[in-house]
Amino acid sequence: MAHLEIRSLHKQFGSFTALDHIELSVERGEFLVLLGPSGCGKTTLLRTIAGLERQDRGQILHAGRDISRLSPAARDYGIVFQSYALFPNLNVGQNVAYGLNQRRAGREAFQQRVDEMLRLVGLPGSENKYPAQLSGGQQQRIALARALATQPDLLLLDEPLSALDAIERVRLRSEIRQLQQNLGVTTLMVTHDQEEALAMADRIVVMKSGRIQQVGDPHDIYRFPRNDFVADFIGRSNLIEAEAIDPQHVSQGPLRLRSAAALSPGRAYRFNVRPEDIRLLDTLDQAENSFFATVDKCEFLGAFSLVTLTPVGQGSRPLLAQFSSNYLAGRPIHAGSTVRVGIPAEHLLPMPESA
Ligand SMILES: Nc1ncnc2c1ncn2[C@@H]1O[C@H](COP(=O)(O)OP(=O)(O)OP(=O)(O)O)[C@@H](O)[C@H]1O
Repeated sequence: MAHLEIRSLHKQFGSFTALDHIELSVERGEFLVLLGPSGCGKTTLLRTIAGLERQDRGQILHAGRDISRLSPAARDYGIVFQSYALFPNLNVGQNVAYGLNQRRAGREAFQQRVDEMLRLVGLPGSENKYPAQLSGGQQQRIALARALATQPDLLLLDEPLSALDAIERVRLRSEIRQLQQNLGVTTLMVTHDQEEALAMADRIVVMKSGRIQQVGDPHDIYRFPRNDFVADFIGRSNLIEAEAIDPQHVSQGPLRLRSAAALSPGRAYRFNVRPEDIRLLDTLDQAENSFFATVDKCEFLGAFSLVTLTPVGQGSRPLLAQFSSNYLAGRPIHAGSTVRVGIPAEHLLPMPESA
């Protein structure tokens, strides 16, 4: 049995369905990220696991124990919220020690544990400071230390980075991931930030309208999205709808492209082509699946440019391509240029829900 098992979990707020029969298994030591747009139910799922919301139906099993009806205090987890949620009137040491029982632990062991936790989050010696004297990132490190101080079996993180500035967010996300791996603590994190999910997760759970759309490791979710929603939500994507004209080729407007998949002639398929899958070619390059296109827009973003281009010919739809700046250096392109581009057949695979 998985370390944490969610069985057919259902939650209504009045007539609104926040969780629609969620099934999920989390392995021991895994870092699982719940990802989805605002209102998709990811926070409700985390709070239900914490016992801060009560499900209408379904079961939650943690380490083989049915915790579905237990109070939050009777469950074995530490939690970090988006807003730092430290006690402003307690100093850092007291905040970290909040969940520890001093009498049971003994004064020395108690102090040792606080010191250890502060070292762990990179803020040794800060126990006498007050939350107001700390930056947002430091406060989140203290919140993390407090959540981990009791050595919980499960760590729940509810958008822990979203209140931080961009640089601090990137720094803290790798620190959290490192810490989680060192401790081996099973972790569930909620975020709406796809980059954060890709960078941190062992597996990502993509949610929409209270339902799980896809579960997979970051690579699979990005490369092989199951449906349009996942393709669109994770990264940028071109959703190409095209009809198979023979078992290997599809047509869409002026394009006739070979797919590496086996197709049924006459059927319509949907393909997810990532902008970086579109290759910029030399004008005379006759590579398979290559065609001319007009550049509609070229947006320089530093390391790469995002280029909107429309294949030359009737009935064509614009495509979004991404070209690295190094590659573009010798080939200046701008709105109005005609370029030759190609889509390798191995990047033209039908999405499972359209196959
Ligand atoms: N206590 C509540 N009473 C009524 N509706 C609620 C309650 N809590 C959440 N909801 C509704 O349930 C839906 C899911 O909320 P939830 O907080 O889980 O979404 P989310 O995916 O975490 O999004 P966000 O990032 O915006 O918090 C939302 O439409 C929200 O308005």
